[in-house]
Amino acid sequence: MANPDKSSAAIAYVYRGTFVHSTQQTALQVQEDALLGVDTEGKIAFIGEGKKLEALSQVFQFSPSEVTQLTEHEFLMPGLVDTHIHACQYSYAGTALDLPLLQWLNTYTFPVESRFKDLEFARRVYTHVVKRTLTNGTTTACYFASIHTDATLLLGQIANDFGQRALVGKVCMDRNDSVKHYRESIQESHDETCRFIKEFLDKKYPLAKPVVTPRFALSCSRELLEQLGKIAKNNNLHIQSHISENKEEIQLVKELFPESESYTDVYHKYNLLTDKTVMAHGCHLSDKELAVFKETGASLSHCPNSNFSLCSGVLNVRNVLKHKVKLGLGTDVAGGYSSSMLDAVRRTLDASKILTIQDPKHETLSFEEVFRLATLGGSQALSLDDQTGNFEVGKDFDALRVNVAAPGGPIDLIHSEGPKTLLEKFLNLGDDRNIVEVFVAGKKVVPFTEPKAE
Ligand SMILES: O=c1[nH]c(=O)c2nc[nH]c2[nH]1
Ligand SMILES: [Zn+2]
Repeated sequence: MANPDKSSAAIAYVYRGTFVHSTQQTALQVQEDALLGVDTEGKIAFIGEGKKLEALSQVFQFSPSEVTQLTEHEFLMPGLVDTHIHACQYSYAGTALDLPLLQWLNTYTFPVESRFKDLEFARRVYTHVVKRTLTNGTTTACYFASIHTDATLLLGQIANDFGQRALVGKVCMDRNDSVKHYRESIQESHDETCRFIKEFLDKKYPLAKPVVTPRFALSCSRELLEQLGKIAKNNNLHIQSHISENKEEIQLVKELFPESESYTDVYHKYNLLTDKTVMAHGCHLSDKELAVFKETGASLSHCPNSNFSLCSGVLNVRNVLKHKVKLGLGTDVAGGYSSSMLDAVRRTLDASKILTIQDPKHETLSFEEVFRLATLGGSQALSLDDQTGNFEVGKDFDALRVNVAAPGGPIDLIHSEGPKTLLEKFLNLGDDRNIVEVFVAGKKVVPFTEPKAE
């Protein structure tokens, strides 16, 4: 576990106590009375047994008296990864959940998103969403913004200022017949995407990156999809979009792109399925389409709150995993009404149980598996697992310090519980009151220090 050669940077701090995380092989690995050292570059320098404190302190040159001891009801876990969230829909989260997808977009979503040309409005909403997700333990977020380049650049800046790891996308859409002032020309979408990428990359943010973001096939012409595929390829960028969310949408895609064999084929044809692509939903994908995801390395973001709220469908996550397609969880604010990844964990378990009710042979997901999807799975879905997702020496320290018995919190611990039960209770019953500290790349980002809270 300990490897002094991996890091040459000095140790910044060390925690001692219970750590829980996932690996490719094990959905839940628990280490009790363990030590975890973080170096001055924010990377995990060592993980070792508590009883080896003396030896580790000598190898890694830290003082045993400076180790922070977690209490009996505390543990460290990897930060939560939200693989799909619409930052610009946050203002109406918790409302407008009475229509199916396409009617919901036309009635509620497009009118609100069109307001983001106003940078002060954008600043207010984006500051709130970054703060709220960080407080809820989202250390990595993959954001959709709106079509507005400057407001989307501002979202990147706010995420950077608060220290959140973020993928940020300027939405591209050159088709919108219902809210005509909320669309771009092909030329505009292309040029503004190039400007967005250039200006974003010029900032050299350590943890925030731009994502190429065609809204979904119904919002984009063939020409635009083709251009976006080229832009992503030429700049080696992430790509995000939506796929196969509801049946009416799938039927319209079929009518609009009759030359394509499937919804998946539309994106594949324009080189939008790569190992840096994350597609939201996929509720109704066929096994053949899942095979294309596997072959291209593209991933899915499972957003069960949104799928229930908009009555879109129920994704069979077990089947996706059987196809060895990468999968993470997403809140999909505001189709999903909660910005908390703990809610995404719970709704993922509910969705899996619904499938078991419908077919008792369905193999229900365990809470340990869903914990992995919310952390390591999300980092894999975003192709960021070389940097984050679990506690491996050399990765960035993205972590939550959880106190299951936080004073004034939502959990009453009646018995003394083992670490696995403490995690299960936190996932099912906990909230931000239990998340005592949040770290991204070794920096404590919650409680907030700077910039000043609004
Ligand atoms: O859940 C969704 N939210 C959106 O904003 C959207 N746009 C296209 N498809 C979508 N699905
Ligand atoms: Zn979405």
